[in-house]
Formats: sequence, structure tokens, C-alpha cells
Amino acid sequence: MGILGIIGGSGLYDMPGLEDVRHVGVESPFGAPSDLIIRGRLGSVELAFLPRHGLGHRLSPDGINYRANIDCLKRLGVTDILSLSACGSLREDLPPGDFVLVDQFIDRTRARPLSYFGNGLVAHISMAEPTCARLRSDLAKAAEGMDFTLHPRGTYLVMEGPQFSTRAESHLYRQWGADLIGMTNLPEAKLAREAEMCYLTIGMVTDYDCWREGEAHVDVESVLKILMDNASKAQNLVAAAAPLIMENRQTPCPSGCDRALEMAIVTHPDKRDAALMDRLDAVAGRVLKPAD
Ligand SMILES: CSC[C@H]1O[C@H](OP(=O)(O)O)[C@H](O)[C@@H]1O
Ligand SMILES: Nc1ncnc2[nH]cnc12
Repeated sequence: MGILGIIGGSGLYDMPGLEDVRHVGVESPFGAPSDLIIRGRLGSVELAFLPRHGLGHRLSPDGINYRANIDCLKRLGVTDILSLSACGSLREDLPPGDFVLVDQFIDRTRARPLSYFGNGLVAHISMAEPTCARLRSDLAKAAEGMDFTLHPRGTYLVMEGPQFSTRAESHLYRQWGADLIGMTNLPEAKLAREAEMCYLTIGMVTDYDCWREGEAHVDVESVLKILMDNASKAQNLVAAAAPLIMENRQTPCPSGCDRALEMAIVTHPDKRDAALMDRLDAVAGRVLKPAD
């Protein structure tokens, strides 16, 4: 049985309703994760919660150690990750308060370590479908009958930040076909895929960024206010989805998230860097184990 991982974004620093709560420090060869990981049980589901920005929102989107976060969740036995994230809307029909199950990303980050792999161990995973289709379907089912609008798909543009966009950028991203904008879900989704974990972003719309005529441009106060008003909806959604996700976990992921590295590593076994392989014991141990 796997463990469900929740990465809480802005305004979401814990997970109410957990039983047997423990705060666990996990060590990673990639450095320190954002904070202690909160372990507990939600009904029958084992859960691990990590506040992405740390308690007290200490970490900037460009300063989060995404590699350590995903590595630590993997070390704990997490198989599936739900990322709860505040997002700006780039579309008229995605108003603040709506939720979006993200199925695509556009990467506009510039200065973040993007991969666990590199010289001495080269790997190329597929990111054609960057979030897990089975998790999307579980979340859509769980949201049926709930009192908010959930959109079944959407494209999330990840900007570097920490400043919000200029108006010209906001208009450009709309022309590119992006639906949402945020600062955190890449490289997170790419790293989760490299670590063979199912990953899904639940985008919580908090504002209209700065493109909309007659609308005040986004600021932190308005984002946090909408999040406070909607946090309990996100938590109810996770609680309803958790048993469905873990029930499905008993069969392999139909999209192959849990086998993403199988055809990805190019470096010949004789040419692999032993130190890098050691660092990847959790992320890629399944495929790097020497053949019997
Ligand atoms: C507080 S507004 C900007 C901040 O909110 C989003 O955070 P997260 O994705 O972790 O919910 C956005 O990406 C920025 O980091
Ligand atoms: N408009 C916006 N741009 C970037 N990140 C955000 N997070 C919430 N709203 C945002």
C-alpha cells in the first residue's frame, strides 16, 4: 500500500483531520526539504504532508529545494502526490474560487536545478503528459456534488518569479493558450516523474493576474484572502479523493508514471558515475539495482 503525498502551497501549511500525527525529519543527499514532513492517517489512507514554502512561508518559489522535497517524499514511501497550488487565471471563464486539474505546463523558469540526472548518468523521461491521468480522473470523481466548480483540464504556465508578471507578459501567456499562472509546479512535476511518482496539480484560482480590464492587478493580500476562503474546499476534496487514489494504487499506473525510468537512462552501465548513482538510491533505485 502506498502513501499519499500532499504538497501544500501558499496559504496551506497543514492538513486538518489527520490522526496519529508525527512530524518527521527526512534527510536527502540533495539537501534540506522545505520543512518537517507531517505524517498521519486520513481515514484509512496513510498521508505525508509537506508545506512547499515551509511553515511561516519562509521560502521563495525560486529558493525552494524541489529536488530535496521530492526525494524525501519518495524515501518515505510516497507513491502519489497532489500539489495544491494558488494560481492566477488567464481566462475570463476561470474566476477566483474555481479549481482546475492541470494537465499541461509551459516552463518559463530560468534558474532552478531541473533534474536528478546529469553528466555520468543521463536520462530523458517523457513529459508529453506531465500529470497523471488516473489521478485527474480520481479527483474529478471526488469533486462530484461539491459546492465549487472544478475544471477537468488546464495549462499552467510556470514563471520564475518572485515578482508577478508584467502586463505585456500576462497578455503574451494568454495568446500562448495558457489558462493559469503560478511559480512553483515546475520543476516539481518533472522531478516527480523522474522519481516514478504519480503527480497532479490542483490549481486553486485566486486572481486574474494583471491582464483584465477594470480588475485590480494581483497582490499577495488578495491571493491569501481567496485561499483562506477556499482552503477547506481543497481539504475536503483531498479527503474524498484519498481512498479512491489508494484503491486504484493496487494496479500499475495506466499512464506508466510508476515506470517512467524504464526506457529513459542512456548512459552505458560501464560509464555510469558511482557517486551520482548513490545519490539516486531513492529516486532511481528500482532501475539502477545491479542485475542478478
Ligand atoms: C502568495 S502569491 C504567489 C505565490 O503563490 C503561489 O504559490 P504556490 O504555487 O506554492 O501555491 C505562487 O506559485 C507563488 O509562489
Ligand atoms: N497571478 C499570479 N502569478 C503568479 N503566481 C500566482 N499565484 C497566485 N496568483 C498568481
